[in-house]
Amino acid sequence: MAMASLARRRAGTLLSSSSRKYSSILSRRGFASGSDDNDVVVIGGGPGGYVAAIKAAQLGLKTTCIEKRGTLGGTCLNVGCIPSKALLHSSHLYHEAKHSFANHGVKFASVEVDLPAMMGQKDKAVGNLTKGIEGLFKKNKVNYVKGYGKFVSPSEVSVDTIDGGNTTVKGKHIIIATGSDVKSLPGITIDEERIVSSTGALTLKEIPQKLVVIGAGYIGLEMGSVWGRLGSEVTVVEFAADIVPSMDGEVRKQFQRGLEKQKMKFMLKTKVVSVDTTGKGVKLTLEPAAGGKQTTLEADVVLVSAGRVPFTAGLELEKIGVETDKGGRILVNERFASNVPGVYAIGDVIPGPMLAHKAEEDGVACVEYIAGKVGHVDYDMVPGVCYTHPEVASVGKTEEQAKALGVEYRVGKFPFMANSRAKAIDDAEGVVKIIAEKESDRILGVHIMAPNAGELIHEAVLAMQYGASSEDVARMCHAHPTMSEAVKEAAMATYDKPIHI
Ligand SMILES: Cc1cc2nc3c(=O)[nH]c(=O)nc-3n(C[C@H](O)[C@H](O)[C@H](O)COP(=O)(O)OP(=O)(O)OC[C@H]3O[C@@H](n4cnc5c(N)ncnc54)[C@H](O)[C@@H]3O)c2cc1C
Ligand SMILES: NC(=O)c1ccc[n+]([C@@H]2O[C@H](COP(=O)([O-])OP(=O)(O)OC[C@H]3O[C@@H](n4cnc5c(N)ncnc54)[C@H](O)[C@@H]3O)[C@@H](O)[C@H]2O)c1
Repeated sequence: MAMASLARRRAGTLLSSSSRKYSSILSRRGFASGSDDNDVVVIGGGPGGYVAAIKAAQLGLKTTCIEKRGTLGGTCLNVGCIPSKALLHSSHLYHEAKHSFANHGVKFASVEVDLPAMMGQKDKAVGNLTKGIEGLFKKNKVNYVKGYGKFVSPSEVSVDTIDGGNTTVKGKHIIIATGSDVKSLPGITIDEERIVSSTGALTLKEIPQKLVVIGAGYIGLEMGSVWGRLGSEVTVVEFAADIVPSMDGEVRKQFQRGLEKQKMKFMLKTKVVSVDTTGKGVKLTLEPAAGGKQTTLEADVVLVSAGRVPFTAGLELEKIGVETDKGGRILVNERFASNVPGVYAIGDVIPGPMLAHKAEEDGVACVEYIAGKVGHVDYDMVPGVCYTHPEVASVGKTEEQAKALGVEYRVGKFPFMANSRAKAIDDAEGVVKIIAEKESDRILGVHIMAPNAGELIHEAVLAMQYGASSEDVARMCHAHPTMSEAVKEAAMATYDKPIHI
C-alpha cells in the first residue's frame, strides 16, 4: 500500500512537471493572476503553516501567511522542539564533562553551569532559525502579515495586526494551521514561575532543587532530563501505569531503567489532587490513580506536561460552521479539507500525532491537493523520537500493537553493548528491536534506544516505506564501525541469526 501511494505521488509530480502546462491548470481552476486576492491564505506560521505557505508559493500560488506571535516557526521553533533540543544538548555536554570526560582521559579542575550563557545559546539558535524563515518567505515571495486572524467568511480573514491596526486578507483557499496549546489540569494554575508549562521550563532563571513533573510523556522526560542533568532532583508523577504509554513495552522498560540510573524518580499510577503555592515552595497532594491514601510531595518548581490541546481560540470557527471533534480538533478528509468548502486544516489542530514533521508533511500534501496535484501523508510511517540520552525512536507498530492485530510476527533484537562503535565511544546503552510479519518478513515496526536513535530511525522509515523485509535490510552493506550496524544485526536476528552476539 505504501509503495502504491509513493507511485501515485510520483505520478502526480510528473503530471504537473511542466510549469507552462501547470499555470494553465491554475488559470482553469480560477487561481489568482495579478488581483489582490490570494490563492492561499495560511493562518499560523508554525511548521505546518510556514511550510504550507512556502510550498504553495513554490507551486506558483499567490500566498499570504498570518502569524500572531511576531516571529515565525510556531511552537516548534519558538517554545518547543528547538529550544528544548538546545537545552538538552547543552545540559548533556555539562553532564558528560562532569561524569564521563574523565573516563576518556579528559580532566578539568572543576566544571560549572553558567545558566544565563546556556539560555543565551538557546535564544541565539531560536532567533537565527525564526529569522531564517522570514528570509525564506521573502525568497519565495510569501506575503507575511503579523497579527491575529479570525474568520469573517470562508474566504475572508480579519487580522488584528500586532502594531494595533486591522486588515482583511482574502483568499480562495484558507488553511488553518493554528497548532496547539498546553493542556491545563483542573485546580492547577500555571504561573510560569513556580507552576510552569514547557514554555516556563525552557526559561527558568535558577536550577530548582526539587522539580516535580506531572506527566511522563515526551515533554516531561525531555525537560526532566535537562534539569536533572543540571542538578535538580526530579520526580515524575504519571497517571498511567507506564511512562510514554505509546512506546513499545520492552523498550520502554529499558528506557525507564536508564532514566532511573540518571536519578529520575517515577511515581506511576498516581494523580495530583491539588497544589498549594501559599508557602515558599509548592506542596502537592497526590493520590493513587485508582483512589486510596493521599500523600504529599514538596517541590520548588512543578512542570505541567500532561499533553497538549488543539488551539482555535478567537478564530471564530463557529461563524463559518467548521466542524470539530469532542477534543476541539478540526475534522478534515484525506485532502485536509474541512466540511466548509475552501477551508482546510493541518498540523496539531487536526487529529493525528502532534509532531512538527507530521505538520510539515500535512502542509505540503494539503497545498499539493489545492494546486490540483496529488499529496500524501502516511501516518503509519511518522517516526517519533524522545530526545533524552539515550534517545528513543520508533516507527510503525509496537509489539503490543502487532499482537493486538493478530498478526503472526518475528522479533529480532541487537543490543548496543555488542556494537563496536558504541563500545569504542563508551556509550553503549540501548537496543534495536525489529518486528516483522512472519510469513512475508515485511518489517512492521522498528524501535531504537541509542545515543543517536533519532538519526538511525530513518533507515527503518525508508525501508518500511518501500515495503522492505528484514532480510533486505540485513543484506545491505553497512559501514563499519557505525551504530547503524546494530540495525543490520537486529535485521539479521529477525530473519535468521546475528553475527556479533
Ligand atoms: C516543549 C516542546 C517540545 C517539542 N519538541 C518536539 C520535537 O522535538 N519534535 C517534534 O516533532 N515536535 C515537537 N514538539 C511538538 C511541535 O512543536 C508541534 O507538533 C508543532 O509545532 C506543530 O506545528 P503546527 O504548525 O501545527 O502548530 P504550531 O507550531 O503550534 O504553530 C501554530 C502557530 O499559529 C499561530 N496562531 C494560532 N492562532 C492564530 C491566529 N488566530 N492568527 C494568527 N496566528 C495564529 C500561533 O501563534 C503559532 O505560532 C514539541 C512541543 C513542545 C511544546
Ligand atoms: N520529541 C518530541 O517529538 C516531542 C517533544 C515534546 C513534545 N512533543 C509533542 O508535544 C505533545 C505534548 O507533549 P506532552 O509530553 O505534554 O504530552 P504526552 O501526551 O506525550 O504525555 C502526557 C503524559 O501525561 C500523562 N497524564 C495526563 N494527564 C495526567 C494527570 N492528570 N496526571 C499525571 N499524568 C497525566 C499521560 O498519561 C501521558 O503519559 C505530544 O503530543 C508530543 O507529541 C514531542
